[in-house]
Amino acid sequence: MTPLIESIETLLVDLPTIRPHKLSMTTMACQTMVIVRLRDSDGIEGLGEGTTIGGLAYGPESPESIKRNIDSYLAPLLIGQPADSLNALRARLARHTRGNMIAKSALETALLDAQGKRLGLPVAALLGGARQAHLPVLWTLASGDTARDIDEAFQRLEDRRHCDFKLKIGANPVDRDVAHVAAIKEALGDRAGVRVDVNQAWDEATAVRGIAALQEAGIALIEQAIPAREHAGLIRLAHRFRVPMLADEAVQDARDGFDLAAGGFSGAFALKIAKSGGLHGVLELAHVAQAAGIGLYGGTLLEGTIGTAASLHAWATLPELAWGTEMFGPLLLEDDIVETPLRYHDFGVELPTGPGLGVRLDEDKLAHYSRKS
Ligand SMILES: O=C(O)C[C@H]1C=CC(=O)O1
Ligand SMILES: [Mn+2]
Repeated sequence: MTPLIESIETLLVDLPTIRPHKLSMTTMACQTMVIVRLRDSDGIEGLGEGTTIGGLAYGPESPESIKRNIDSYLAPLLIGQPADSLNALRARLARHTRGNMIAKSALETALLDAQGKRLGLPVAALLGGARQAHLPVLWTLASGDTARDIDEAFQRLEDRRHCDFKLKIGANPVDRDVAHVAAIKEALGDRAGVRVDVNQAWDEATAVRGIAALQEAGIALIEQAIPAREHAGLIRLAHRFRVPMLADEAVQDARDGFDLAAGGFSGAFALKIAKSGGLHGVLELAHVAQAAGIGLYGGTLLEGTIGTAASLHAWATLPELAWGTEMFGPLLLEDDIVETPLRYHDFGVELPTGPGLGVRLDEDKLAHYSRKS
């Protein structure tokens, strides 16, 4: 008998970060995850996670809106439906609700986790099978202090945890940001790759000035220098500079990817399950990028272990990612809510094994960090 979706519970979970994480639009001291527990009529539970950055600072969904919109609008569309018809369920959510891609990603993750557990298969196997079992992971230096960032980078190199670094800039005047980045690149030399993420903070004229200096300093990749909607400007920057552009906020899903590619963009796309409404949507974008010769990068919205594991299952199905991944979210958090954390070593992370996502909740930790009201 086909199992039916019986209940969907959402929890807001607050975990402190190991240090302040400074982005152009906010400084994080804590990460809030929306954890989904989806239960089916055959007793199987699927886990999902919907996470953003800095409340409403990063995008149009907040942790509270993700929870509320799942509880009030999305979950009722799923309850009572066959649990194993993911394509039909995705279509049903898309037909009756707009946007809310992070919430949809959390639900799709839970549906895939449950189906994997039911069939005894990892989520990657449900997506056609993993091609990689160990994926490269960079680290973001964003303490807000140049000397501290340099110390942190050397520590990560010594521990063989990360050998590529992404620097968050855009909160300070461009000359100060460029000096900060150049000092870090100079200290690290050829031992590490250094990239920057401007998180939309510059206008195009500032970007032209800033990127010229960053290119000169040996920076490998420039992420989202100008506002998300300025596709034409991003394409102009890609044509103008030797250093490649990485589209992040500009490319949410396959449609954005197609528009950028058709407009002549070259460089790379940051893939995020949260932007594309889940694993299937993000793989659609990856396939558009592959068809257009645009590089792939496995991105994060700083999810905890559940969202990170879900992303890894998607990235693992792709051929080698030209720019690796940034799936370090759990390492930025002081604690975890799963029994066995992901295994980070040799400049990367292992794809979890076992049915579904391959992660199990630690109920005591979950209860401890769950928001009470
Ligand atoms: O890329 C972003 O915009 C968001 C995120 C990813 C890594 C990080 O430090 O912040
Ligand atoms: Mn980014």
